[in-house]
Amino acid sequence: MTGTTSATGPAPGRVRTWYAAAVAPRVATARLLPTGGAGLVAGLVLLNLVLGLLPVLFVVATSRVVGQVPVAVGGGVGSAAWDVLVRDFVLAAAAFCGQQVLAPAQTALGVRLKRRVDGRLRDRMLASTLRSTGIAPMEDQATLDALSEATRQVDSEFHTPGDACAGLLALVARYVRLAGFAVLVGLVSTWWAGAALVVATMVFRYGQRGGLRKYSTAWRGVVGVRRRAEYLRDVAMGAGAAKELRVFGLAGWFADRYEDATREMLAPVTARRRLIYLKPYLLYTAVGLAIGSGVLVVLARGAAAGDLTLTGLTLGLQSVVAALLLGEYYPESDVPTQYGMQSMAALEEFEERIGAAQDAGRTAGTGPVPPASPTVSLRFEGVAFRYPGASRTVLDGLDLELPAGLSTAVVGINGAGKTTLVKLLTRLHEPTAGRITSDGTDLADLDVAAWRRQVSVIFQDFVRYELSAADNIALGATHVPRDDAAVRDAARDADVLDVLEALPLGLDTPLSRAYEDGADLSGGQWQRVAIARSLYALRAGARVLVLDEPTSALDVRAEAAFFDRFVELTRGVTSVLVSHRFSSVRRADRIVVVDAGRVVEQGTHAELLALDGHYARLFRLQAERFEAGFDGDEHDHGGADGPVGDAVTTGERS
Ligand SMILES: Nc1ncnc2c1ncn2[C@@H]1O[C@H](COP(=O)(O)OP(=O)(O)OP(=O)(O)O)[C@@H](O)[C@H]1O
Repeated sequence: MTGTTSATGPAPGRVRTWYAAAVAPRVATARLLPTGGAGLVAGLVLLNLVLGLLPVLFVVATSRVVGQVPVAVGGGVGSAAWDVLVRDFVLAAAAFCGQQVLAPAQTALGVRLKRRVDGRLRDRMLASTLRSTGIAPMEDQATLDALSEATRQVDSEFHTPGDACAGLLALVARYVRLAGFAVLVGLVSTWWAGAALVVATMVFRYGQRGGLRKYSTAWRGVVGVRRRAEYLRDVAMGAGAAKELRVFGLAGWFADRYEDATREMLAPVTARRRLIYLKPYLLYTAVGLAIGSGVLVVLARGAAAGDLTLTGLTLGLQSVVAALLLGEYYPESDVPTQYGMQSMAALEEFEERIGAAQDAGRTAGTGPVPPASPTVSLRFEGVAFRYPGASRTVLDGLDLELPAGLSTAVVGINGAGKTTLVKLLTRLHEPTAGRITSDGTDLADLDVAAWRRQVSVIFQDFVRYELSAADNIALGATHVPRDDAAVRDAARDADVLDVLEALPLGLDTPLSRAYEDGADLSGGQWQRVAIARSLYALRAGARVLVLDEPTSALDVRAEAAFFDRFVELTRGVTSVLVSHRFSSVRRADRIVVVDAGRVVEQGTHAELLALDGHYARLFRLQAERFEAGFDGDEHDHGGADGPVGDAVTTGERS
């Protein structure tokens, strides 16, 4: 027999599937309970125990009242039988009132447990996300699906894993109650009847709860399209795309796509709902009713034969009805446990995927990073790279030396792999073959956090943090205490200090209009803030500076001014400059041309012009555009000593 996990496969496979879907998530959720605090959990267990016993007590007391009525009425007010009746009545009333009083306490303590558990879980989610030293998992669809499923419930504060914990404990009350009624039936009738009552109730229950479990997994199957729908909604309603949406008249387009995605998401879920609920519901109801009716018949026959007193019969009938009602849906437990547990299972899947990605990547190095390294060079040795899941090799046996203390410019057409090279250098991805070394040591052997402190980088798509201007700069080096003087120096070096000081709260101004006294910057001003961030990191000790299109949003004068000071700002630093603009590239100590995943030319500006290859052609192309005045702002060009423009981005390839 082949072991399969298919739901339609052989029995052991089905058991495994059922265990994975029904039991494992409960175990995982129960393991969260200690994070709620032992005292609170013990209190809730006790409370639920009492809440389970009170209805049983109520049934006993009211049955005794009914059984006592003929004698008490016969004896009259004040007789001993009357006193017994009154005592049982008071007991029943106390049991009823006790339930009413304790039910809100169950909710209140459950909410407290939820808050504690979810609080810890949020920390765990953040830690799991940040545990990934590389970015491959964050670009993997299955991992993103798991993450979105894990965070959805916690973010919405609705049916969270914390709710699932409270819901699991609430089951104590329900099942204590069921056990109590079964015992009562066993006592007044036969133990078989008591056991059959439990079976009947659990059959109903399986129909209800099992159906919910299967239905909820239908949602898991549409996580991808749900994420797309949410994206479309966020774009339509968010500030980020507000300008384009209006200018291009895209509001209707996005609304239509959102509606389509929502329909695509709901269609399979609705279809599955019918399949899951209808037939099983009829079947389980029939079986449950048959068994329940059998138990009632046993009770009736017992009464007819004179084996049951009036109290016994009332007790039996009440217990059967109350127990069968326990086969219904439990609002305080069923939906919260199902969706909360699902969120928990998704988190575990996410953690597994992150763990597997960590193990697969060569990221386990723990070696120290010498403070001034590299002192000789950074080297790419036969580096090959292909993005996970992609068919195309981006870098293919790339050899490149970046001499320490010098600046190297990297040029190439769009998609040549320049940014990929930066991602490998900063170890956001690991090479699929070859290695990158710093003074001969493989970067993979170094502690990744320590290495990153050594590298200051501005990505092409740097982040505009909705934080104060000073924080935006100081984020370049959070491993050292914030140095306000260094923040100002970095801002001055990036030529943005005057702009920031003129903001409503100076450098403390939040860089977003979404906040009080907040302000937004122009694209070029933002880029200078990003440059300041990288310069701040240099002041904090980084020895490698990587600038990926650092001045693309600066006007020509500002770009020229920046590069005029570049040598002075980066003295002693190993710098890598990715740029399409030859005015900035030509000032680098060395220039490297990347094409088809390899270095095809390298040398100084003069050497490469003399070589008359790729670089010379691209340079001439820009020069022609410059002379022809195609780049409007070049007419203003006061300081740059070479052609400016985007010829490389035109895709010119010889
Ligand atoms: N996360 C990713 N997953 C899969 N492929 C990717 C990913 N990022 C980039 N690529 C692909 O890798 C190739 C190199 O991209 P890269 O961003 O390194 O080019 P580039 O030289 O920096 O281009 P540009 O000049 O346009 O910035 C491109 O074909 C791109 O489509």
